[in-house]
Amino acid sequence: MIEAENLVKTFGSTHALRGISFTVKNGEIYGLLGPNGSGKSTTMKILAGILRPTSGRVLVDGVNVSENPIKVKEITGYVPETPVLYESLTPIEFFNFIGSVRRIPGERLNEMVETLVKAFGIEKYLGELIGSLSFGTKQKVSLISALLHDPKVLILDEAMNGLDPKSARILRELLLQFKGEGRSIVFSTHVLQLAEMICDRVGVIYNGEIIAEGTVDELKKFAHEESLEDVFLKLTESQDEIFAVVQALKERL
Ligand SMILES: Nc1ncnc2c1ncn2[C@@H]1O[C@H](COP(=O)(O)OP(=O)(O)OP(=O)(O)O)[C@@H](O)[C@H]1O
Repeated sequence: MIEAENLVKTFGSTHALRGISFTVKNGEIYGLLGPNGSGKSTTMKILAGILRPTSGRVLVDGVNVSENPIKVKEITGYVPETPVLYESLTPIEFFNFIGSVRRIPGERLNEMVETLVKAFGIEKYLGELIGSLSFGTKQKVSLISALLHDPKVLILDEAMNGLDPKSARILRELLLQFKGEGRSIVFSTHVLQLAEMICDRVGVIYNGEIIAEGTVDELKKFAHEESLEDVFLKLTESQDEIFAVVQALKERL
């Protein structure tokens, strides 16, 4: 379970988060949706213990992330928006490195690597330098490395980015399986159809605040809209702007 309580984050004069609270229960996929720059990655980094909040706190299974980041990292898998990997290692060297840092027993590590490498179809890249891999393959390496220790909690920041349709479907099925096993998953995405398909609840973040939260059906009722895309555009006050921009383009082109 993840409990984010009144998270505030400032970077100099930028108010990235203005008091964000939400809970992700065991066996729940929570979608964090918001326009560029609204504060999704900042929230994810704070949840993962990569960034400290200016104020507020995060509890993962009751453990305060700022007070005990190591304990939280033991049960958490974090996939950043952009893969952070060692470019001069091969994927297999990187997985072994992660395995030793996380003290995963050799046999278990080999088993996990074999299963996940096969699932995401990267067998032929295991001996190549990470620096030479495509963005999507790096993303798969990043995902696999976040899953090797069988985390109870998953924090996925636009994790489907760059994945081909087959791998995206595999990840989707994997997340639904994890949910069934009682794990907690926070998932940020700009792909609203995907959020509609897999999220039990979503939070819409705008200018560092959660402006609406609920199941997709609840949000549709609340906003009197038929699709999550229309709900999102209405809540983030984008509908009128889009109309004006499209009109201006039509007149000029
Ligand atoms: N390290 C930093 N230093 C200064 N400002 C930052 C830093 N990280 C984030 N910000 C600012 O905080 C705000 C929120 O950024 P954040 O990356 O969380 O948005 P986001 O919702 O993830 O955006 P995107 O959809 O584009 O990935 C933005 O104004 C951003 O410029």
